[in-house]
Amino acid sequence: MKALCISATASNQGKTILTTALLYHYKKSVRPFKIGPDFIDPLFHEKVCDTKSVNLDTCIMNKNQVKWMFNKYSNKNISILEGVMGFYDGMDKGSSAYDVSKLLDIPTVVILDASGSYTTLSAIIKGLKEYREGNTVKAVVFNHVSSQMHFELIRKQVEKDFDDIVILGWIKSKLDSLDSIHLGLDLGDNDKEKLEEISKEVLTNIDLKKLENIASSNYETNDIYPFEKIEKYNKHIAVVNDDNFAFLYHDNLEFLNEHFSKVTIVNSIKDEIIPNDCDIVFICGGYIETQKAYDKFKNSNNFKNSLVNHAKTKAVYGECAGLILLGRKVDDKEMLNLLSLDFELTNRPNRLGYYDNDLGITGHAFHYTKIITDVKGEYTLYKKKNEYEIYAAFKKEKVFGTYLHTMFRNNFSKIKIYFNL
Ligand SMILES: NC(=O)CC[C@H](N)C(=O)O
Repeated sequence: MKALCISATASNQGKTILTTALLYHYKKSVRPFKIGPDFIDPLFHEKVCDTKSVNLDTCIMNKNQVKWMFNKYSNKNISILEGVMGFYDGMDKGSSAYDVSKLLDIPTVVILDASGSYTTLSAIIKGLKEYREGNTVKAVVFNHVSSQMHFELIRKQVEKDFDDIVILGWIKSKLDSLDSIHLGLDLGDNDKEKLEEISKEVLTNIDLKKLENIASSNYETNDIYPFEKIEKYNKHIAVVNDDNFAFLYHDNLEFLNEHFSKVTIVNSIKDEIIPNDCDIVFICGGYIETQKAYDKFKNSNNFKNSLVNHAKTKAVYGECAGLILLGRKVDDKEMLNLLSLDFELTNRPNRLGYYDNDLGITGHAFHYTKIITDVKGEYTLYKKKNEYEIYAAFKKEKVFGTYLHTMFRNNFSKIKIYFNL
């Protein structure tokens, strides 16, 4: 199985540009993965190579479960895992690129910012290789290299210092193709054409044969399903998922498809309705509180009415932006008033990272809004028990919402109450 992990010494060293170029180059023959719980990078991966990206998170899932996830989804010629922050960052939670690549025995390519440096790059590589034994650092790509001569200087030094590091190549310091584009989720169809140009330019001096030769994965799997077996529900579930409600772990959707008799995706921006025969609605996280997101959806009256109607007798579960939608309002923007909650958008994250809730679930929270209504909720979220007891989940009859993003497959027996099951 061919697999590679792309990592760095920190954020903003060129991981995204290298990953993007590779994903575009391999297109339909690559499976992208993201280490950690982040939603944004996987959405971007999908835009680039038209294949769903899968999160691998060793804080939220145990080791056997993460191996299973990798095994299930690495069904393309090559798998590319994008790390998070620097290679060892997240080790305290057991969820760094180091942890995940080691667990799956996948070689790591480290991208190093080479601007104004050459010998020191060897020192950095030595540090990365020696900090923890049994790490997966196997190859390097140098970013922001000023010229072929600069690269030769670096190459000579690194070859002299290491006989077990593969130098895959370099990326020049000012990429013409990147001039007029911001690589982000707002990538439009025209910008997408630019990906071709970017990919070519980034990969000009990278040896893809060498890269393919080192790509591998050699961990031991067994056939035992490492999750609790969950019954199949003879129920129809609607998933509200579109450019606003975009935060959906790919495996969560797969899980629903496996365990419910029918799954319908509902696009609120296109004003699609919740089907009449639907039993449960799940509203994904994302954005609804910004003017741009709100404007896309504010005239979706058929959608809104159908959801309000559904909620009179049947179950609704909203996650984060889904929770906000269920509330009364966020700032002056009217929501559906299915839960008596008002929200305020602030200019810094109110929660970011891993949290546990009172049901014993470890999940991920990432939100800029906060609740300004003083009400008692269902569960609190905390980094450490008793430290920060603020309610983050709310319920009224069969309508439930929470700020916590959860992976379903390893938690379903606990969270099925969210779905009123
Ligand atoms: N994680 C999310 O769904 C984010 C919700 C919303 N955009 C907020 O910041 O509060």
